[in-house]
Amino acid sequence: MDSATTPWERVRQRLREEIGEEKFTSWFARMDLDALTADVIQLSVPTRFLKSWIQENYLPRIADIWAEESGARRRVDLAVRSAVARPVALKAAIVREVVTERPEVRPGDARPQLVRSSEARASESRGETREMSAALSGAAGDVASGSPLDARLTFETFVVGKSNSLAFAAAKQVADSASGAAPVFNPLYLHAAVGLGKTHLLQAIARAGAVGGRRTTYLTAERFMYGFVAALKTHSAIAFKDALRTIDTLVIDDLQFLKGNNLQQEFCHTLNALLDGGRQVVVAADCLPGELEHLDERVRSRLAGGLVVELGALEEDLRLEILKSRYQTLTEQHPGFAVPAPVLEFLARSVGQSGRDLDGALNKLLAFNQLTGEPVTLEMAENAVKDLIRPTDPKRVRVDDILRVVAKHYNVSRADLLSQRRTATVVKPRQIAMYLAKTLTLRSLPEIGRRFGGRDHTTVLHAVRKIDGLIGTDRVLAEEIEVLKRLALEA
Ligand SMILES: Nc1ncnc2c1ncn2[C@@H]1O[C@H](COP(=O)(O)OP(=O)(O)OP(=O)(O)O)[C@@H](O)[C@H]1O
Repeated sequence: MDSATTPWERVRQRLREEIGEEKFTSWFARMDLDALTADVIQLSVPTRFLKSWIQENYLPRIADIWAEESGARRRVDLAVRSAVARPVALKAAIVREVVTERPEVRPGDARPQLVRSSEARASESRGETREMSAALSGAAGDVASGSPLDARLTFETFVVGKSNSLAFAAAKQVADSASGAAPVFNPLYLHAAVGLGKTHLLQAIARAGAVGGRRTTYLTAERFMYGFVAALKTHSAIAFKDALRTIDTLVIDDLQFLKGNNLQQEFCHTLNALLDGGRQVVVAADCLPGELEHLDERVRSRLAGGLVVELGALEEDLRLEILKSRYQTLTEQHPGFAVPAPVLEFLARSVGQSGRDLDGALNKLLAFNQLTGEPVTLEMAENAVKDLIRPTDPKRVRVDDILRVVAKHYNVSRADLLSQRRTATVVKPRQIAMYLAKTLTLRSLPEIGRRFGGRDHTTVLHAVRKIDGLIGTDRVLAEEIEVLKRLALEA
């Protein structure tokens, strides 16, 4: 083993070798070491599902490998990230200054209040500034004033290319419109796959709006739900609603996460009140409005009635420009950090599709460079970003695999799933299998219906909506479905 690497890196490397690259990326790529004491290794992952899976399958193995690599046996504790305040020290070397802003939306006071937080600085290197800051500033009372903004996400730092120029122009137009002027594109609805710049543009709009004198609130859908639930608990729901309905621009991110009937209705009322009152609404999600199947039909059609723009996959030229711009920023903070042009070109060619992967790749080079003192070369980069290299053949899930995994899990036969039997022991697994077929494959509803014993597409739609709704309210089922997803992906 390389003596320059830390025990943690060696543990990760050994896990990767033991279970293979693909599984490692699925299960462990987002596991972080948060703290280390004489007795305890404190690890964290972003979801409860990952936590329970790793806990069940790998915790003892991690403890063993750690003991072998470091010479000392420690207990391994695994936590879900958003619930822990993370120590700053471990990644201090690759952290750069971040300012999160929480715009106050008091009428007449458009200037945002700057809130500096060391935790935000630490989490930035993992691209988690938003979630982390939200968790840290979590007092329910100020939720209506918005989720914190990340100071890096502005129009100036957004790199424009073919795939995002329309979205950029629309966002800019919304942000530049004068305070009090009638909105031109309303609502503006941006959609894209993960990491292609939706949040970046939304936050740029929110920031520009606040600076330009508009009362602007940026909320993730999760924050909206949290705020509403918290307001209900403290009997301040009316104040919460009023606060939202008197602003000029409401910016809602990750709308696909809005779940639950009451919350949906509340969102629907807020949306209608704002649009009818001539206020600007900007929304981002990972799919078209019509595909937000858990949302009420009226909300979907209102969302579809404004301007709907997709941010396409980042093309190679654009990836290179984003890398150059990020690199430029990094060199301002770390003057000794030098990345030759061929390395940037290599990253643009081979690293994953999303802007987050590009950030991650540069952060990795910086970390390697700073921790080992090794200059950045093509060879070093190939080694450092191995786990971010784009797979050439993305995993396809087949309906057959889904049927097999679900049948085994619920102890029913494949024939039962395809049959017309309507007993509860078969109906729910069948609906879950249909839901998985819709979410994991590209098959249309009619196609799925045909694969499930010649059923009508409305039956499939009903099943998908039902399970989707249950996932929002039934945590156990939600986790069970995550397990099934993983199993189907690994089949
Ligand atoms: N065109 C771009 N110019 C500069 N940075 C970009 C661009 N596109 C994406 N990024 C960067 O990539 C990272 C991920 O982008 P962002 O968070 O906006 O993605 P997203 O579409 O909201 O993804 P998700 O659906 O996962 O929330 C951010 O650091 C963002 O600044």
